[in-house]
Amino acid sequence: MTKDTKAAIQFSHVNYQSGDTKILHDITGWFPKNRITTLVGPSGAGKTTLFRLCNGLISPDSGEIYIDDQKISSYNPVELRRKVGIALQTAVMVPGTVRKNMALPFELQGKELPEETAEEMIKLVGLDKSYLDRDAKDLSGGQRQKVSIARTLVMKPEILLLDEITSSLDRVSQQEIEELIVRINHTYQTTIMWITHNLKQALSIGEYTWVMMDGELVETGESSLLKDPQNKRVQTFVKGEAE
Ligand SMILES: Nc1ncnc2c1ncn2[C@@H]1O[C@H](COP(=O)(O)OP(=O)(O)OP(=O)(O)O)[C@@H](O)[C@H]1O
Repeated sequence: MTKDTKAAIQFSHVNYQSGDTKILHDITGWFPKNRITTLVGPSGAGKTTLFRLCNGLISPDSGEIYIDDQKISSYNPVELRRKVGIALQTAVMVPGTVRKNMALPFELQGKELPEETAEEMIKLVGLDKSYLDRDAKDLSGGQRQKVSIARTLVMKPEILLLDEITSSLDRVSQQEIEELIVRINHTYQTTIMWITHNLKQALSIGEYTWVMMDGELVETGESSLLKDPQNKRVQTFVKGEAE
């Protein structure tokens, strides 16, 4: 990262607990603007919880989160959700057409999805515009994930959070989604934060990486760190994943 790289999201001594369970401990770190950063770490490390903090679904118990140098608590929730989009492993669709599903973020604000936005986004994710009239229940897993990404993109988020979006897909669909995310990053300079359990994917797609374990950020930097981690726990994790 050069010294001119700006932070899209910055964490400063963030702690989060649910009841008596401490989930995130003293997280300090940042996600570079306009770049792809992957988050890796064992199950239960706190990665999804970190995402929920980033789009305001939950708030830290202490510490600060800044989005574009502005405290997250000072954003209006609607503005925050527009700026920070999220796509999940299970792409949930409501009954009806692809167009209806893609219109949901607009509908929630009492607005209509402009047809040109629907067409732009469905094409961007690699599907023909005739897909807009298809029934969402007839889509394959890979197509459903593409529509879910297109639905997030209709709000033109500056930051896109992706939580294990390829883990239930076959190899071909996985590769298509990887190419799509790189294309989105190049086309709109969208800042991407991508949780993956696939270290190969983290190395090949992400420029930067966060490694989380037991609610802590244990190592961060250029993704090549995964080839030669400094931290002993990360070394053990990477070795275990490679076997
Ligand atoms: N609302 C909650 N109440 C209690 N514990 C919770 C809550 N949410 C998450 N946790 C716990 O916090 C820890 C971190 O969960 P989180 O889902 O953030 O991890 P993760 O790194 O995303 O895991 P995975 O890779 O399995 O999705 C887990 O031990 C989980 O059981």
